[in-house]
Formats: sequence, C-alpha cells, structure tokens
Amino acid sequence: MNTKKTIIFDLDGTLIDSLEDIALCMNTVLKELDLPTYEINAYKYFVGGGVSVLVDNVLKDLNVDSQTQLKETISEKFKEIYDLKLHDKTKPYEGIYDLLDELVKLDYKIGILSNKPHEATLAHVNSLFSKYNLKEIHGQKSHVEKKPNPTAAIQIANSFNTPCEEIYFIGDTMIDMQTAKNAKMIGVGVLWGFRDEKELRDNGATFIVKHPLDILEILK
Ligand SMILES: O=C(O)COP(=O)(O)O
Repeated sequence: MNTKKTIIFDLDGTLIDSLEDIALCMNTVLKELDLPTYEINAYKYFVGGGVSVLVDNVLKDLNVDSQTQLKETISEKFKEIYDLKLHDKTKPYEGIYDLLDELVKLDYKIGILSNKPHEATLAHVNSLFSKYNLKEIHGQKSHVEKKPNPTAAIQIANSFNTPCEEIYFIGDTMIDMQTAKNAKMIGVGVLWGFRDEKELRDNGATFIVKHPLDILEILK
C-alpha cells in the first residue's frame, strides 16, 4: 500500500481552466494601450511563470521603446482588471471535484502552489474549493521566489511534516515539473492543461496523466 499521502497541486491549467479569463483581461489591457492582442490559445504558452513572464511574453515581438515602463504599466493594469473581474469563465476541469472528493476521503494532505499572485490565488481557491477546507494555499508572494524555485514547495512540505521525496507535485507546465525536480518531489504532468506531454517529460515528469481520476491509479 502507498504510504505517501501528501499532494501539491498547481492551480492554472491543473485545477482550474483559467485561460480565457486571463486572455480576456490581458487583451483588454493591450487594447487600451493600442497594442496588438492575441488569440486565447496563444496564452497557453504565455502563462505559467507569473504575471511578469506573462507581460514579457505579450511584449516579446514588439519593438517598443521604454519596455520597462510599459511592462510595469501593463502588469499594474492587468492585476487591477484581473482582480476586479468576476472570472465567470474560470472553472475546475471536469473530474477535478471527483478527484478532490476521493483524496479527502483517503485522508490526503492537499496543498496548492501557484505563480498567480497570492491574493488572486486565494480568491479563486476560496470561491471554487472552499468546501475542501485546504490549509496550504500559496500564490506568488513578493518575498518568496516563484516556481520553479523550490522554496515555497519545501515550505509546504515542512508545514505538512512530510519529506519532500514522498510528495506528489501535480502540474501542467515545465515550470511545475522543474519545481518538483528542484524540490525532490514526484512530478506528475497533466495533459488537460496548457502544455504537451513532451514538455512535461523533457522537464522531469515521473508520471503523465490524461484525466484527473488517473491520479488515483498512481497513488494506489
Ligand atoms: O499565473 C501564472 O502564470 C501561473 O499560475 P500557475 O502557477 O497556477 O500555473
């Protein structure tokens, strides 16, 4: 029987499908500033590294002066609009509630670690997952290095009093698989999110799953 009973989930692209709301908010900002916008699917490759990487990605093909100032303006406006919006399109992926129900029944300790700003992470988790009463929910905080730096993942392991080697880290991008590797956790790459199997395997995924409930098979 498996004695490993702790799981850390990434948020965007793993627990929740947030792509459209992120894309709509960023496109609103870009339009406001008379900059080119992007198709929703392009954002699959822009998201994962936090807001600053998202902004770098939307700016990378533009030959604009004073990028730093522009970057700051876009980041601020994006955070403002994203915080205000009701995120009506953001939903857990099909099968996520069933998975969490099972994990709670099996007495798993569950944490969430996102590169989404901390306040937005809390807001989403509180609105969509409050019934699970999760104790370790962490977004990007100014004083903690973001993923793939392992610091926050290791802090969660310490709070749960579980050795890192026994923790499953579930995510949908290379950033998550690198975080798992850097924290010496077991990386599980999911294929319903923003990236493909090759990226997840190339970045150290120990397991790959196609549906949330497949995770239960790994835990057996
Ligand atoms: O908002 C982001 O860039 C990433 O968020 P995630 O870490 O939950 O995937």
